[in-house]
Amino acid sequence: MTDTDIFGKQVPILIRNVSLNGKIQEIYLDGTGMIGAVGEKITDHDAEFIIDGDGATALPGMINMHTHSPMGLLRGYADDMQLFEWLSTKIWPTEAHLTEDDIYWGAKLACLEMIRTGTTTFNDMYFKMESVGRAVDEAGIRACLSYCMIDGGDHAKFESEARIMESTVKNIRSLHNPRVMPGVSPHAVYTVSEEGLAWCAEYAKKEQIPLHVHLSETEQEVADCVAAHGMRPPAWLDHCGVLFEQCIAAHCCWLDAGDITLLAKRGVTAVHNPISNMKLAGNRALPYPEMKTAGVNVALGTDGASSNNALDMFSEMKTAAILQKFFWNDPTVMPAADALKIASQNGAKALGLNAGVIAPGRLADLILIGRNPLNVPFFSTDSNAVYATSGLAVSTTICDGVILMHDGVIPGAEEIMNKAGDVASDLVRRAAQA
Ligand SMILES: CSC[C@H]1O[C@@H](n2cnc3c(O)ncnc32)[C@H](O)[C@@H]1O
Ligand SMILES: [Zn+2]
Repeated sequence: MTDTDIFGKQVPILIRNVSLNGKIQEIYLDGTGMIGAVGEKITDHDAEFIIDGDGATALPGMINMHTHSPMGLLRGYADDMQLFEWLSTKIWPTEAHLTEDDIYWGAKLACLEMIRTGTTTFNDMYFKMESVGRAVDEAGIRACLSYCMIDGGDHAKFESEARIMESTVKNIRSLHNPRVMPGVSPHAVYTVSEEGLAWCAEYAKKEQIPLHVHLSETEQEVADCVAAHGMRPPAWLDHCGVLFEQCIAAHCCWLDAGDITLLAKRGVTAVHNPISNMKLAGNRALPYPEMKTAGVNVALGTDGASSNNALDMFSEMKTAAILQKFFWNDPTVMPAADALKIASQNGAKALGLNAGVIAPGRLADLILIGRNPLNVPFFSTDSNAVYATSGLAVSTTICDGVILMHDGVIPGAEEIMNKAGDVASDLVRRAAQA
């Protein structure tokens, strides 16, 4: 095979001379999307392509557990604002002009950025998700895609949103691509009615698919929920049936001890989004030490690229680890190994994926970090990955046993960047004229 032949094909691959957990190893991908073997010397293989890692570090692909992929079109469009003002004066009026084509190119850009920075799976919540599904299908990455229900307490709106949710799940399934999975997303307790929340919970359970929701992102959200329902947001979601094992709750900043006990009891996954929370000045970090002690599955996400403003899980890991230390005034909180685990294994667990670890029998979703100054000296894989490395140091990204990026090259990248830039400018121009 020549170098250009390696992209986009699920064939047996042998990766030689990579550092895995501090040891030089070989990794064999069996050509069916799985890791076939890991060892010092693999002789029994039928590899059609051999990658010489040249001492690169192998890591599981990052799993971004909370994002809104098309929002990259609004990267840098509105910054330095309070969450509600940002949403109501800038984001929502512009989103009202989004077309299916805009969303497709926004998602293409997000997939490109994630592949470039070492993410192989993402959990997404937005609108017109069939367009996102098409982009994910083409990009070769893995994703759980949910239509975001917002009914504002209006029954007629709830009915129409529920029908869109059902058709989105059906349409995503009709792609017949196991990499592209459907989910369900009621936006938050302050934008979705009791009937909307209860319907989403029942529907997700019936379809056995994940439910993805924003939870306790701001102090205001908690105060408003208590005023409206006499309960804090987790108790209100529980009252509506939303807290169950496939529930993935993003942010989880303003939680008290009772909230944490409830999330642990229900088996909910909580997603830490430290950069978005700090940028929007939420004034609280997800209470990681208490959640870890309580046994809550904590995962990691970037949120959308308009509030982050990137989808780089390496930046997110470093920020998560140092924010937790700073916030709790304790440098032992969230060691590097924990940061890597919440960015990989814990997300895989929440989505029911056999991924997040490089071992035989696991999905062949992995990345290589090529030799670069940030990786020298090499005392600790975890430390270098979390505290020193940037996503742009990722040299090779493999998802489902298919090479999506090699030596920093992603076929078609230039066209996607050009087109997404044009689409974003046109969107903002249309919104300004309205
Ligand atoms: C999430 S898609 C639906 C809706 O949510 C908006 N949104 C983006 N970021 C956030 C955030 O941090 N909290 C709450 N809502 C958010 C997005 O613009 C879409 O309109
Ligand atoms: Zn969000």
